[in-house]
This record gives sequence, structure tokens and C-alpha cells, in this order.
Amino acid sequence: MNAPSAVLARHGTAAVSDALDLAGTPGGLWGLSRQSGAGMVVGPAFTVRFEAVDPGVRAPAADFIDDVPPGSVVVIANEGRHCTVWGDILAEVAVARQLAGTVVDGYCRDLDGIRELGYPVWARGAFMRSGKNRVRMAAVQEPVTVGADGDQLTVRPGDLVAADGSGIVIVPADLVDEVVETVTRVAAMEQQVLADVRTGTPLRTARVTHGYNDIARRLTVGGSP
Ligand SMILES: O=C([O-])CC(=O)C(=O)O
Ligand SMILES: [Mg+2]
Repeated sequence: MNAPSAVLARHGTAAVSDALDLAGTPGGLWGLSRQSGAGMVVGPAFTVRFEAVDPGVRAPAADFIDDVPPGSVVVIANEGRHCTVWGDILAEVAVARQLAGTVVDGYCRDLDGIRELGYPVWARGAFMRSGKNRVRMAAVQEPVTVGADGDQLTVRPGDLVAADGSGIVIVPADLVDEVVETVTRVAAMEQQVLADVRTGTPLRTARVTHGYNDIARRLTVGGSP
């Protein structure tokens, strides 16, 4: 894990999201939640895009996993289609390759096996219907569009993916240094608020003292309320 990833990994996605709000950039990936694994995962995105095939057209399972560098987070754009593009065989290879985790804008299967492996996966949910002959891999390592309900983001190869129990945040590669600096300040401010309330200061006072709500002052871009 490189230095910026290690800093972000010390904080949660909430602090990273607040830092992106301050940068005026939407980063939260709507509609996906953790399916397996634990803790905070941070790593550069390795992107994969799937497209639907017409009925009757043969489409084999996608072979990309052997090319993913260790430490990466695989980000699979499957537009929430009702078929899977991730399962326990892929997860076992991912563990062996020391990948950080997988984010599927769609569904995964073999979830019990993936949980036994302890491999971190985020997805819209679990569903067992195969993607074979329903979707095919259309691109790897190109920008992809992900997110449900029209609340979408572009993820570019090498953007940092940070994910925990609250969901996934995408940090654009050119904002990593700024976000690392801001997230450290956001987390320090929250620790000061907590320290004050633990010694009896009313929360409203502690928030004013430490500028808790200033965090929203540049929240002007993107992200549904
Ligand atoms: O076809 C899939 O969705 C992947 C799969 O089951 C596996 O990796 O075990
Ligand atoms: Mg399987």
C-alpha cells in the first residue's frame, strides 16, 4: 500500500467523503454495500466494463483477473444487470494475487464461499444467475460509469477506491494529495469534538468551536441530498 492509501486507510469513508465535499467533488458511490470482508480497503482502481449480449449469442466468462496488479481494487461496471460477474473462484484468485477488494456495480454470487475467504466485496447485492451468455467483457482499464438510480460516477483506472462498512468513495487520482491533507484535518477536528463532549461540553458548542459544519461550506457539486 502506498503512502496516500495508508493515510486514507487510517480513516473511514465518512471522513474521505467529507474531504471530497470540501474539494467540491462528488465521490460516494450510491447503491452498493459491503457483501463480505471487514475493515477499510484502499487501493487503485482496476476497471472492467461489461455489456449485454443479444439472446442466443455466446459470451464466455471474462478473463481479466490474471492481469490485475496486487493491491488493486477491481471495479466492475455491469449497470446493475441481474446476472453475476463475480464469484468465489474469482475471489480465490484475487486472494492469491493479493488484490485489495472488488466493487461490482451489479451482483456477485457464491457469497457464502467469498465470505469464508474473507475477501472484501461491495455490490448491489448477491444473486446467483450467471453472466455467461448474458454479458461479455467490453473493456478493461478504461473509464467506467458506476452507481444506481441515476446517481452515477466515473471511475478512471488508478483513481483511489476507499471502501468500508458505510460504502465506497472514489478519490480521483489528481485529488489524492489534497484529500489526504484534508481528511487528516477532518479526522483531527472530529477527535477534538469528541474530546470536548467527553469532558461535558455540549455538542452544539463543540461543533461551533471546531468548525464541524464548515465542512459543508463548499458542498456545491453533485451528490443527491
Ligand atoms: O460467473 C461468475 O459470476 C463468477 C463465478 O461464479 C466465480 O468466480 O466463481
Ligand atoms: Mg462460481
